[in-house]
Amino acid sequence: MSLSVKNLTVRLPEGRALVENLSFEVKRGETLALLGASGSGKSVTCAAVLGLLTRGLTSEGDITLEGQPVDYQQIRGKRIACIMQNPSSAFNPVYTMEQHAIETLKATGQSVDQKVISEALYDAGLDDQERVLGLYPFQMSGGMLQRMMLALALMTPADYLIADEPTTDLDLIVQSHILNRLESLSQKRNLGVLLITHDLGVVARLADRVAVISAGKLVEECQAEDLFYQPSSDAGKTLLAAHYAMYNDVVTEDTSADLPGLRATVIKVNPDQMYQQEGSSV
Ligand SMILES: Nc1ncnc2c1ncn2[C@@H]1O[C@H](COP(=O)(O)OP(=O)(O)OP(=O)(O)O)[C@@H](O)[C@H]1O
Repeated sequence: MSLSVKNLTVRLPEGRALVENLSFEVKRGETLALLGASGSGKSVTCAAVLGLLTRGLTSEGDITLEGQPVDYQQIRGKRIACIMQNPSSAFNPVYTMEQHAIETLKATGQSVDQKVISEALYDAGLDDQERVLGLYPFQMSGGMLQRMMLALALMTPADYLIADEPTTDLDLIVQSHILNRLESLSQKRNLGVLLITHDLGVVARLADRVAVISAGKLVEECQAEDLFYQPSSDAGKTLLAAHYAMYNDVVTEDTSADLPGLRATVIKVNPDQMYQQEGSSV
């Protein structure tokens, strides 16, 4: 029961590879973080997995869902849902949220069922449903739109979710809410989640395993916790050092229960020691 990507290569028309020979697997019920610095190829990988590469880019490799080669028309939305960064550009500006919900249900071959809509809104943390369903995108905050995108994903029968930087551009409190929702939903629905991120706070909060990519290549794959104790790749070390540099008042023991959200990175090591031991530089 997994979404498997084997030897994925994505090329520009002139032949240069943006992503090269990338392999990873996402199992039902687990969250794999695809982690990498800006420009490392995360979004290109995500687009290739969904069959949504922009014109001119070509891909090679095997993408299978539960052992079967993927048929993008059949899987997109129906087996694999996605929530993308920058929710404000993901909605049709002249549709209300109710119209988006109806369209999502129809596009995934379902009948329009208010119970399904209501449950998805509830699960995504959107209260006051009657009001929300009557709103247009421009009437909603970034956090509400991100929750609505999550709700639309939950209206589909998909058992895998691709979340491309789902909390970028949101303030810390809203980020924390969205991450909490994602965590409880992946457990409740036994979703396999491919989480695209450059943020180690998000990794610490949600991921079971991590695949680190650098310049389009897989450079490290490990349990999420191991990345914080013993990153083996230069890219992993650099991201970790950058994270510590940003959050240098980071806690030295697991206080995630007290500090829900991004700053609750589960770190039981002293960052200063880590710098010296790993020789990371940022
Ligand atoms: N359609 C395209 N044509 C040419 N180059 C592209 C195209 N799409 C992406 N690239 C290049 O591929 C590389 C990887 O881009 P990608 O958007 O996947 O990075 P990313 O890791 O998602 O970065 P970020 O975290 O900033 O979103 C970048 O160098 C980007 O400029």
